[in-house]
Amino acid sequence: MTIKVAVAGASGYAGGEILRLLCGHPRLGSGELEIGALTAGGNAGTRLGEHHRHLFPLADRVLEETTPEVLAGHDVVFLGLPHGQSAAIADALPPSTLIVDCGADFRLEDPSEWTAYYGGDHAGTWPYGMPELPGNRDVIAGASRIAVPGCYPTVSILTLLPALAAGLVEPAVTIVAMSGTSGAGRAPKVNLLASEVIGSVRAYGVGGVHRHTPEITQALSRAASLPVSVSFTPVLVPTSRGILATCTARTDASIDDFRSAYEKAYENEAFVHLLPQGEFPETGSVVGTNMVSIGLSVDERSGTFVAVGAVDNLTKGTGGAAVQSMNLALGWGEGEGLATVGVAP
Ligand SMILES: NC(=O)C1=CN([C@@H]2O[C@H](COP(=O)(O)OP(=O)(O)OC[C@H]3O[C@@H](n4cnc5c(N)ncnc54)[C@H](OP(=O)(O)O)[C@@H]3O)[C@@H](O)[C@H]2O)C=CC1
Ligand SMILES: CC(=O)N[C@@H](CCC(=O)OP(=O)(O)O)C(=O)O
Repeated sequence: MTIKVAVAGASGYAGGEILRLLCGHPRLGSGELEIGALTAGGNAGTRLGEHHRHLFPLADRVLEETTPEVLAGHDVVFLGLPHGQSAAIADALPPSTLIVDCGADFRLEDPSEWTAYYGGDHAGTWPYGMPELPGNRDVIAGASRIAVPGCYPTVSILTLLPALAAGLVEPAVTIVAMSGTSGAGRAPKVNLLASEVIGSVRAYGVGGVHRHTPEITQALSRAASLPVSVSFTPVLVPTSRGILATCTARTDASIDDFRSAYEKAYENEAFVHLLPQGEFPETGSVVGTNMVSIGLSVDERSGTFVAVGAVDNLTKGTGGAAVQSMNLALGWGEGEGLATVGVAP
């Protein structure tokens, strides 16, 4: 059987990353996967190659309008659209279509949190596309609707999860995460011009107002089985891909306690790499991979647990998690088409 896949928002960064990964997917080569409709908004009617010059095999594909009619007839539909656009499309497609949404619309469980951070009505809640969360792999495997996590939540949750699940830190965490500009999408914005970004680093969404705060809180509170308070500060840095998150919490546990909790939690996780003691990650090592790389420390003088995580926001932070979730939901090998080896220097 051939699985036919459509990508809505194919001219954007998330859609482009999904296509990059699908082009290298082994099921494409074996004929079990076919890339069908590629859609966009204002760029409908143009060639994909105008937008993603690295997607050579698909360069001459013409982008279509993003409508339920164009997306109908596919087994899998990836949505790489701005927030708020997914529900109308999902409602118009049959329940049997596997929809993998890179937007935030279906990530949150609490409607009041949605309204507080995004405004408007909550569309609903879909299975969260992070297989590494305890028990979540089976949920994704049986799903036909999947909400891909946000990029900052991906690295923040996986960097802190074992510490909270094992009760090794107080349930109050601080995350300061630096992101490259691709995290903000491809649409032109003055604050993302090279002249505004190069040679400068700036915090934004300061003071608990960033919309990823409730998403991180939701996952970490579930892991800890009690409410966790999250202070999250994003920082924009002059690079394209990658997020480096420094996560801290009060502790009286030892580094050995943390290492055994993290080793146990992640011993079978192909996409989480725990660095040896004394080593800390960098974004350069994860670019293009589906990996989250984590380093651990305990600052004994201040009683602080310090964990540093790195992720490629477009791969494990979006497109990679989307493909990983698709693989699981289709019963394919979870890691098919996903790199665990980066590009360096
Ligand atoms: N960038 C990242 O690191 C991450 C992104 N995401 C999420 O993925 C989604 C896409 O983000 P990203 O790729 O960065 O954004 P981009 O701005 O790069 O791409 C947006 C895509 O949506 C299309 N689009 C915009 N408006 C409409 C519309 N009204 N109707 C149909 N299509 C439309 C655009 O088409 P056109 O070119 O024609 O305008 C483009 O293909 C968002 O929900 C984002 O939050 C999630 C995690 C990380
Ligand atoms: C650098 C930058 O601007 N990053 C984006 C996060 C992108 C992402 O993961 O988010 P969603 O899928 O939730 O939109 C931001 O802070 O809004």
